[in-house]
Amino acid sequence: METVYITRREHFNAAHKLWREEWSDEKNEEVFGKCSNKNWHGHNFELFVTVKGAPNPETGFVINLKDLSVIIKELVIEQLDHKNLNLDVPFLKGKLASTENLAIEIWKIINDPIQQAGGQLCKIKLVETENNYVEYFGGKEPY
Ligand SMILES: Nc1nc2c(c(=O)[nH]1)N=C([C@H](O)[C@H](O)COP(=O)(O)OP(=O)(O)OP(=O)(O)O)CN2
Repeated sequence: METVYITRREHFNAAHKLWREEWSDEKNEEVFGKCSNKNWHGHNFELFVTVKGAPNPETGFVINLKDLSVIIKELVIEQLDHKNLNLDVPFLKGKLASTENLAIEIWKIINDPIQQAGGQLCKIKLVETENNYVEYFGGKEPY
């Protein structure tokens, strides 16, 4: 079987702050620095979703990128784009709005739908700034 890795990029922007309610202002500032700003800050996030599999002999596709895009847009981007991650997003309630946690939660949401569309989710790469990104492989070692 020829395994191929295919990636779809989507984009959203969102506001957040890194903040623990049970900590003092000083402790939040000490741990999270300027990302703890009470009045929020925003990022243009780039989300890369990688699916692996063997190309279908008839279509040549591991998964139709249009189908993958619809899954990501309808289930994830709709919930995140132009939102406040701390206040507006049910799947992040009670969680610190870090890039790591966001990547893990995105995996949980799209893993099953991607399987139903015939693919196997392999990696979530979430770029928060031009300097910072996380990669998540579903809790497994890469590849
Ligand atoms: N482990 C994590 N550390 C940090 C996260 C995170 O999600 N996980 N997030 C932040 C801030 O939200 C943000 O990413 C930092 O923004 P900023 O400092 O503006 O971005 P850069 O690092 O790209 O800019 P520099 O000028 O290089 O500082 C912080 N930490």
